[in-house]
Amino acid sequence: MNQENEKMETIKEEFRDKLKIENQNQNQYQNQNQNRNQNQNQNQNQNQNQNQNENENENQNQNQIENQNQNQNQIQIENQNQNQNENENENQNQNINENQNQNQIENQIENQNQIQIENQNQNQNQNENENENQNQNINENQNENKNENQNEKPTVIIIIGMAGSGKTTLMQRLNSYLYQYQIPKYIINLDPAVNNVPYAVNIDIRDTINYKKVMEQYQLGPNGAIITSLNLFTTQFDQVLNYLEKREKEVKYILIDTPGQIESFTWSASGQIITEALSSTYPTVIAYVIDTPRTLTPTTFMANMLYSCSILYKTRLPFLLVFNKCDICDFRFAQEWLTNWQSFDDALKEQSSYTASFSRSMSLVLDEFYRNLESVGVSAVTGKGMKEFFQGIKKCEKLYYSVFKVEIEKRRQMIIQEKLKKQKEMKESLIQSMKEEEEKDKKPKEKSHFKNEHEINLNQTIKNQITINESTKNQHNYQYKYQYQYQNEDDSDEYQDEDEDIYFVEHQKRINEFQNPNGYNPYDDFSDDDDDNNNDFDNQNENQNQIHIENQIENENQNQNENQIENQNENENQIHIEEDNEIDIDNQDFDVD
Ligand SMILES: Nc1nc2c(ncn2[C@@H]2O[C@H](COP(=O)(O)OP(=O)(O)OP(=O)(O)O)[C@@H](O)[C@H]2O)c(=O)[nH]1
Repeated sequence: MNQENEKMETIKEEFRDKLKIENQNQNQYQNQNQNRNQNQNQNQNQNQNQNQNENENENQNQNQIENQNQNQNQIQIENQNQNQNENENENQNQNINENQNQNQIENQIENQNQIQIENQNQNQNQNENENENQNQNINENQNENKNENQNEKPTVIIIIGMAGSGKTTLMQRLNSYLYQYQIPKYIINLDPAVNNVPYAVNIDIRDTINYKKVMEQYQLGPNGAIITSLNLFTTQFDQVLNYLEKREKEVKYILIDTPGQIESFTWSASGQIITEALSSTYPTVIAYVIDTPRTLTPTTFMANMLYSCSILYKTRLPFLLVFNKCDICDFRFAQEWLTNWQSFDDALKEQSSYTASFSRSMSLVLDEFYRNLESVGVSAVTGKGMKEFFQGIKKCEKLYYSVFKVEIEKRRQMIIQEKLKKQKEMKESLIQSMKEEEEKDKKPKEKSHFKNEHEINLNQTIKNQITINESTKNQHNYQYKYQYQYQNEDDSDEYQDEDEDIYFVEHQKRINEFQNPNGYNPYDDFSDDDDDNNNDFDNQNENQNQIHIENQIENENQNQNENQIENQNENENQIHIEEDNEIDIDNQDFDVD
């Protein structure tokens, strides 16, 4: 029993234990479950919470979104409204603006129209004023141009220089330089002996005078032929002046090339007549060309200066020293010598010849002369210094107007007064002789030894012939005397006195010859008894003779006029030939740098 009990007990205990364990497990399980549940709950709660939160959040979000949306919508709406408003406003504004614009445009158009009308009126007025002003300006310009044209005549550049100094080459260079800058020019060649002229010439002495024929015809050497050719050309120089006068408004420079034999131009009467005729009408400048490489020594330099000095005093015109061939050597040494006597003297010290001491003395005298001369260095071959050349010419031109023109005018006035004085003297002497003749006529008439009318008429014809010859000779004498006086202006006083004496002695001799032909006085033969008988007859004859004389003089004058007209026509024909020979320079090719 015990055992059973014990067994029972043990079973019970076991059972109990089991129960316990089971309970425990159950508890554990319960706990676990509880925990689980708790956890679940927690989780659930959490989830719930989460959900709740989520929901809340969602809600919140939703709300937020909603709110946002609402807000957005509101904003949108507001914006829309605003926009609408704005649009409306804008539209309104636009409308207003449009209206305003329309109004403005209308106003503007109106204003514009008004302004246009006003402007048109103003323009019309302005145009009228402008036209008036323009007319005034044109008139003023025309007047100014007239004045300018009166003042601004073409400048004559006479190129002078020793043989081989480069005058012709320089002329060619000047010609092409002026052509390059479209400056109109007129070119005259006065060298009759030149073979080839390498530039286009307007007037060429060779077209009028054949230098070789002059040599043959007058049996002259080259220099004499050049001088004679120039003299022959000068007799027609008034025609050259006529051509220049025609072209003076369109031409800026007149370039003149001269013969290489410098003295044939500068010291001949024709050279002087040409330069004086040109300088009394146009501003004239002498461009004296110097061969620079041949002037390197002080003595040759001084020789050149002496020459230029003599030309200056002969022509009495503005002077430009042109140191040519500067491509071979610089010309500054010459400028230094020109302006600084000391440097020239230093150069002379290196030479000890007689010419050196002569040059020193001359430099002391001439220093004053050439110190103020304009000088330029050029190269006719390369074209160097052309701008400076024309600048120098401009300065000389100013000098001509300010100094030389006054002198020329004075000299011209003196010559005119001299001529008038001579004419007056001639007139007075003629009046005097006429008075003497009249007084002689008033005296009782002496009988003519001629027996009949025919003889008296014949006598009177001879008398008339002599008188006509006398007057023609006197005219020639006067012309010759005038020409000679013109050519020898400086020593004219001496000549005039001499000539006047010769002239009056000749005149007296002829009167005596007439009064007493062959030493026989025809009036001596008549006695006083025949006076009464012959007086009426003499008077009648005298009247008839006077008419006869007058007719003869008229015929003589007519013949003279006819001759003059023929000569004029001949000259005109010659000039026409020259005009035809004028070359259209603008169409030519030039050597342009
Ligand atoms: N190197 C150089 N040679 C020159 C220059 N100018 C002229 N010659 C030369 O000098 C020589 C004489 O020139 P021309 O122009 O005939 O001199 P010209 O003074 O007219 O001579 P004539 O009519 O005989 O008096 C020619 O061989 C020219 O080529 C120059 O600027 N430079």
